[in-house]
Amino acid sequence: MIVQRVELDQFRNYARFEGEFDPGINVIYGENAQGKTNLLEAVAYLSTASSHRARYDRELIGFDADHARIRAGVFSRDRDFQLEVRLGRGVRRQLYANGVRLKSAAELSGILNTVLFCPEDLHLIREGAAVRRRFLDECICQLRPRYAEALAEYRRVYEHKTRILRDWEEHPSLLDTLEEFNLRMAQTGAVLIHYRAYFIKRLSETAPLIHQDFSGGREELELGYETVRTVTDPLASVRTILEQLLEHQRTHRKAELEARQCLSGPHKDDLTVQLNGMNAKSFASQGQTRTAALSLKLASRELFQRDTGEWPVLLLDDVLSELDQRRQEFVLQRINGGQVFITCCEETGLDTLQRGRTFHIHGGALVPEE
Ligand SMILES: Nc1ncnc2c1ncn2[C@@H]1O[C@H](COP(=O)(O)OP(=O)(O)OP(=O)(O)O)[C@@H](O)[C@H]1O
Repeated sequence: MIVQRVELDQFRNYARFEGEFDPGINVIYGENAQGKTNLLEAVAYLSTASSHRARYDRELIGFDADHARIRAGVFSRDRDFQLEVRLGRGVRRQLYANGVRLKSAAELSGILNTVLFCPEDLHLIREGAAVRRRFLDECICQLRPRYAEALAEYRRVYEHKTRILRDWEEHPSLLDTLEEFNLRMAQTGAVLIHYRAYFIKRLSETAPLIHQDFSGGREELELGYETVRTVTDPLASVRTILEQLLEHQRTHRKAELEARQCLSGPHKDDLTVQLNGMNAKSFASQGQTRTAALSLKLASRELFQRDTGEWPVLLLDDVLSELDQRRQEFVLQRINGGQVFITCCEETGLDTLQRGRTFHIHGGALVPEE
């Protein structure tokens, strides 16, 4: 997958931008607050129709504008695509591929996939399980449509069951449907656990090797899967997992009614991360945390490439800061497959990059090369 060209109109601090990109490495450099991250955000938006840092689309529109537009020429799955995103204040965003309006964001990710690494990704190691679950869900959804369906269904059923448990005392008749929701939750939950277990198994075969290279063999990364306690082997068949989930529901029925909360199911799952045998969340340094998070992201990109034959576009925002010289060099050497956009404040120090183009950004505009 290659983003060949990007045009921005009134997107964040870009009044107008046009850039032709290299199929290899693109270095976006400039001082702080000039628009480097904004450019990566625009590229990422073309694949997910969402931003990693904006809560509302309107934040992406230039302060003085009513509309913003992102356009791009993309080469993917042996074809050329023209992608377009139109954003407007007070109106629904519109997505287009080759001039045809798309119904959903999922259609975009069928054309362009990106893996973004940004400073906020330290949360992947440091924060609670929800962040790691989101990472797993995003990765697996891109690879397995059946998983995306099961996840959507699980979330629907979970919400219904939560409402039943919250309101059953005031409306006891709600309990009549509880068993049905329990069964559907266990059925879809078993599918989620099965897929997550396989993905984590593959991630465990890939990410530790990357991390080991990163740290010059000094650090050992270990990943694990924590799910519902009664599930003895998450790699077992969906049928076996289903029985074990139903068993967990049975033993927690009274507690759920008392707590008025959903206590049983994979919505509490976690991907555990250990460094040299210790919980990374509590003990890893800033640099180690960054290295571990980056190893997870790079591993997910490699798995995507192995499954689909296509490299997702890699967007590395401010990845080099806080890494020592050796780790920096490792990152720059490791990113040798597919297209990469990497932001940094200085052009110097990137001599290891043999191929590609550099773009100097200043005040939301491309500084022309001399
Ligand atoms: N909707 C918007 N309209 C206009 N300008 C915006 C908008 N949103 C953000 N900006 C401006 O964009 C600039 C930030 O750009 P960006 O985050 O891309 O910086 P950066 O070059 O990545 O900087 P750093 O090196 O500090 O990470 C800020 O000056 C901010 O005020």
